[in-house]
Amino acid sequence: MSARPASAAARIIPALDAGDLARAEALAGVLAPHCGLLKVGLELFCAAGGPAVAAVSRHRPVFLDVKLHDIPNTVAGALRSLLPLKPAMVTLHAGGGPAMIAAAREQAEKAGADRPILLAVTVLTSMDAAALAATGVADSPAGQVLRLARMAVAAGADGLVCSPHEAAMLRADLGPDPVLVVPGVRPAGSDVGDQARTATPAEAVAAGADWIVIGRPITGAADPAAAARAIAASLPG
Ligand SMILES: O=C(O)c1cc(=O)[nH]c(=O)n1[C@@H]1O[C@H](COP(=O)(O)O)[C@@H](O)[C@H]1O
Repeated sequence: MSARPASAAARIIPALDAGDLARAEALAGVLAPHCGLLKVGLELFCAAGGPAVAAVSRHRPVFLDVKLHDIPNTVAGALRSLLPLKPAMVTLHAGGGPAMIAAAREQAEKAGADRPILLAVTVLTSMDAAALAATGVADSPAGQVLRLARMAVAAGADGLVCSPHEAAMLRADLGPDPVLVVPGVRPAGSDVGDQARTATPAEAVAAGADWIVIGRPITGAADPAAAARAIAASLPG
């Protein structure tokens, strides 16, 4: 797939966070004309596995958000098992360290030109400074995101998952190459829920996000397609 989205709507990645495939497939069908990729995350993948990826792939390329985090050999093996599903993007936790990321990249390369974009998740967008401190990290979320991002890209990640608050910093520090995928995005007035570091879709894109990941504000709307269209209309072309 193209390394960058070609239109405002193509920047949108709806998160199909559903516990059953029928609901996810219905959403995929409705949202496909209004987005670039569709995200299969842990809830759907744990419920329905590979068939969920295959079903959603019939509508749009799949961002497979499984947030791999284990020893290098296990992560490489997991990726080997996932590659036949042909996801366009796969996530792994940057906190797994450089050897884990390098092992994932080496495994991904075996898929050739078709290989997925590997995205390293930095500090989850649900975490504020206090939550980060509770894990033993004394630095600010921005400082920790920068440290993890530099390490992950140097180790072989193609891009990063970060909050809208760190996108401009990462773009300035790392240059134009790393793909930035940004969740924690909330249209003005919508419920923040468990997200801590948020901004609007237009703010996230202005800060340098290539793609924005949006779940509940789209999937929980009375008319999910209309919600996605409104978000696209709020973005710069
Ligand atoms: O990797 C992700 O996509 C991710 C990373 C992160 O730091 N924060 C985050 O919210 N996500 C995912 O993005 C989606 C956000 O969903 P909403 O909060 O409903 O918009 C969920 O599917 C999360 O799993």
